[in-house]
Amino acid sequence: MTPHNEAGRGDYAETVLLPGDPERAEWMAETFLEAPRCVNRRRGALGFTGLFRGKPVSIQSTGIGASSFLIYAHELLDFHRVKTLIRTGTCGGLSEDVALRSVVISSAVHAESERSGQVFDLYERAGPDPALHALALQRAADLGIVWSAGLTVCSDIFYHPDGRDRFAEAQALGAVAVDMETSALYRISAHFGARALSLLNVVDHVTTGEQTDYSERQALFTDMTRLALEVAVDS
Ligand SMILES: O=P(O)(O)O[C@H]1O[C@H](CO)[C@@H](O)[C@H]1O
Ligand SMILES: O=c1cc[nH]c(=O)[nH]1
Repeated sequence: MTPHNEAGRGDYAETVLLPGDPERAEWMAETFLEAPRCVNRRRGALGFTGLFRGKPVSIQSTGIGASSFLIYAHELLDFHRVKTLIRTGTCGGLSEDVALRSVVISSAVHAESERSGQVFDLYERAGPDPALHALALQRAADLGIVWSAGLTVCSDIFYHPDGRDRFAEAQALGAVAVDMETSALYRISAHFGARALSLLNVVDHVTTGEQTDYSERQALFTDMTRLALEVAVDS
């Protein structure tokens, strides 16, 4: 048990998938895992452990933003000795080459603000575990899903007064999508010597203004969840 998580030692598998939304965690566990059991309900941050293709895998929701994400990731890495974290998040598309509803594999992450803080070097460029990343590219092609890989940008602010103009610098660097946790994931995993990968489903498009509706979101996550689980059990 940790301050934010009621699970005991041994309740989590060595690999944990990390959606932000607890409803997504529940849907992923019920849809894809054999014999899923809920291991955390504290603060509504649902966590589950079950089997995928006979191998143990866990799913833990992390909430919104780096500060919430870091609490769940830290307790998983430090107390539960988790070895691999795979984010199954959502993002806003920044490049017109990135289709609404497609999956983005974050090949590297650029932090939006270098002034916001320096803890864990969160605001430095970071990247995924190279082997997990390579396997994700291969499995994404094998599964025949709509996907792309590239630099993503990580922001602390969803509703920003500068609107989409604030992404101009990141877009000039080639950023294809924006989320709010991938910097934290890549940095804290490196800090603990764990492997990490961020997969992101495009649920809105900052450039084109296209949006998905929340009601279609769980079905939308089928490809990303399958990809995350294939990488989880084959890596
Ligand atoms: O859907 P999740 O995984 O929470 O990810 C994205 O959605 C939230 C904003 O709506 C932020 O957490 C952002 O990173
Ligand atoms: O962080 C996020 C997630 C989805 N859409 C966005 O525009 N930003």
